Amino acid sequence: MSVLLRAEGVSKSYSLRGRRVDVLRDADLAVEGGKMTALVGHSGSGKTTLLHILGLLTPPDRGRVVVDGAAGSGGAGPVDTTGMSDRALADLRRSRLGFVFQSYNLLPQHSALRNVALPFPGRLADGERRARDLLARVGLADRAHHLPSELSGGEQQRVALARALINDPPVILADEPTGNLDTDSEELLLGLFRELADEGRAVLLVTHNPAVAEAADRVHLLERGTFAPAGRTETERAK
Ligand SMILES: Nc1ncnc2c1ncn2[C@@H]1O[C@H](COP(=O)(O)OP(=O)(O)OP(=O)(O)O)[C@@H](O)[C@H]1O
Repeated sequence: MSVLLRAEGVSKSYSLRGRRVDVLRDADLAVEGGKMTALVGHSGSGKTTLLHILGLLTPPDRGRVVVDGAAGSGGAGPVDTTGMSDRALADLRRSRLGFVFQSYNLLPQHSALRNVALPFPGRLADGERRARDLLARVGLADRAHHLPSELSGGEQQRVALARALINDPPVILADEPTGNLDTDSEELLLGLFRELADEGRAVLLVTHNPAVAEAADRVHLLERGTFAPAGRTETERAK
């Protein structure tokens, strides 16, 4: 399977009260189509920062992010995103990446259907038609007209997943997607992520949850902003 998204030699620092904090140091990560990949590591190891860099939301200080396929090209090969305009990055994000966050981030004043349809770039009616199918896919056909406040946490997260799929992106990026869910909702969501990977999409999950890491095909451990060199074992690393 092909690599759909890749971070190469990515470094990122923040300046906090005059002190420099190196959050990521020369981190490499390849996210493959057809796979569920988990990104794990201690709190503060840089997982969310790396996810935001891969999601083209934050630029790295050094290194680059390569996305498979230019916007509108249907995936015509690797595109180096370094130096792209905000507009080009937004196009790439919209067409190639779908985001799911721990806190769902649904708009409270809109129905489930409208929340799913809103990121669709075409006519609202077309977006809503597609949104209806996606809500059915995540098992929420009968909740289309509910407001987020009228849905359980698990249901809201499935609405958020349907929204992430509205533009049929080949890559799904999720930050602690099960963080607020009970075990049943977690299982349901993991089943959906698995289906998406089986369709050939790349699914990258940042998680603290051992059940999520267990369900993944690959687990990458971020330690103080970097990955151990390939080939070194856990035991060697522990020395
Ligand atoms: N905008 C920022 N300004 C300053 N420091 C930041 C900023 N964003 C993140 N950091 C710091 O970078 C480090 C890594 O943060 P990040 O959220 O990527 O870690 P994480 O591995 O996702 O942690 P957690 O598992 O707790 O969510 C933390 O020490 C954090 O305080």
